Amino acid sequence: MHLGLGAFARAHTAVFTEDAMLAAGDYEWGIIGVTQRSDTVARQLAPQDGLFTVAERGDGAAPARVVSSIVEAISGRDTPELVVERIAAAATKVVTLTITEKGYRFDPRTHTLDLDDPEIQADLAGQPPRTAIGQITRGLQQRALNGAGPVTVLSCDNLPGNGELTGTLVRGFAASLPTSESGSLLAWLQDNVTFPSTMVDRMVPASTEGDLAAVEQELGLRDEAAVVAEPFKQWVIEDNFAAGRPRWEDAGAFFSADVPAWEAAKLRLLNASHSMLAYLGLAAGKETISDAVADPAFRTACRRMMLEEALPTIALPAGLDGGQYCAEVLRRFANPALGHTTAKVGSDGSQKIGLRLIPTIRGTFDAGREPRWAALAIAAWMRHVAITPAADLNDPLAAGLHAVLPATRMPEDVVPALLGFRPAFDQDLAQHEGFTGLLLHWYRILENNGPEGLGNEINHG
Ligand SMILES: NC(=O)c1ccc[n+]([C@@H]2O[C@H](COP(=O)([O-])OP(=O)(O)OC[C@H]3O[C@@H](n4cnc5c(N)ncnc54)[C@H](O)[C@@H]3O)[C@@H](O)[C@H]2O)c1
Ligand SMILES: O=P(O)(O)OC[C@@H](O)[C@@H](O)[C@H](O)[C@H](O)CO
Repeated sequence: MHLGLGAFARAHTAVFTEDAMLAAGDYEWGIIGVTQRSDTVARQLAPQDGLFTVAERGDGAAPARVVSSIVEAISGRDTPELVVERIAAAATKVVTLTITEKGYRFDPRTHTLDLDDPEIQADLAGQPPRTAIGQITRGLQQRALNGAGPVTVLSCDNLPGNGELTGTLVRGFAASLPTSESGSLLAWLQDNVTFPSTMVDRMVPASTEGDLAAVEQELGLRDEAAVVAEPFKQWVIEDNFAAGRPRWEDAGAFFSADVPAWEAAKLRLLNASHSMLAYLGLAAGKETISDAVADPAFRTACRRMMLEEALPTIALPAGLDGGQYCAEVLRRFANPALGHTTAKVGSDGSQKIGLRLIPTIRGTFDAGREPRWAALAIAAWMRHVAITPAADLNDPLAAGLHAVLPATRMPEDVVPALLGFRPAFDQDLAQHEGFTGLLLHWYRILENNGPEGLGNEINHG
């Protein structure tokens, strides 16, 4: 099963699964895909028997291919009971998920389930579950009752320790059920469910009408569920499966005991610079990541953030050459055929900056240096929040962010106000004078000097 049947799952998980089946000649597997918030993808796939196109874009792109590993697509919003039933079925061996960072509904300070979330509370109270964690836990509860045996839950979202986190949240949900249910469920989870961690990588933008029209030209068929992706793809997985899995290694996945290090490197190099380019690009009116990275000053800022601040504060996994990785990341961002928008990458900033940039800021301060470039990324995010009307800010915490913003929007008011926004910043960082100073410096330049002045400052920085 896959929860969160967005663009990424189709261009990554479904492709690896089909390739694994083709390589091993083992056609026992198939994916039941579940959409979460809207039923669009389920509706698009249903009349196509689950078939959809993956069209690679950029140097080395393979011809468009039709992928057949999705055997059923259902709407988790409209048929949550069916999701529970499918998770509980003995035939289900692995539940993968890409539900975005906000879909986990965890408290970023404690990395535990947000029990104040009204949807979590409603799921706990027994409504047909609407949250992914509710659906998974209710599905596992039913599975235990059915005697359907062990299963693996495999988070594929851009989160550090995504497996451990998912396990904590599922157990947190189970522990919050009435005692008559929770004790036996927690014991069953302990014996029957594993939560390996993974690092996934492939840039997959949201498909546009132009993408669908181009695929129609290539294929001679209209495919409403087509996705475009860069040629590169990578999957590093912790080999801790409870009940069998496709031979993803035959499709190029890499099994490693060092997934946390791979995930940290990817989040703090690739994803951090992706976010940085998104907010700098948005400030300069650049529509896509490739437009943003084509700006020499923005590219310099990204490269210096990675090389001078992130790399020295990360323990790289064995076999990863940090310098080469950073160069490759910038090359991949420059792919002009991908059309990955700054708006999409910059969405949900409150959920991402803490994971992608704050560890580098802390590590650099701890090493006695100034995190100048990572602070630029945060200042650009702050300004994006401050100048975007709350209704247009694509962030689950948009209302809360705007509630703390001062009326004036002056840098010296906005920076401390957003630093005081607890879900994003801890108190020690919020009160760090050096950090506040760096943020104010960059915010004022962004506000007063325009893109050209910003470029000059970066080039002389
Ligand atoms: N697109 C990429 O380049 C890429 C690359 C690596 C990893 N990922 C991971 O995959 C995730 C999804 O990316 P995508 O491109 O498929 O996005 P998408 O917008 O196409 O799909 C997001 C999916 O998550 C679900 N979702 C959104 N909000 C949710 C919520 N509050 N609760 C439960 N489900 C929710 C949606 O219904 C949808 O199924 C990313 O957030 C990231 O963690 C994406
Ligand atoms: O998908 P998100 O929203 O977590 O982040 C946006 C991008 O940074 C991300 O999707 C990258 O494209 C991806 O992580 C590359 O593998």
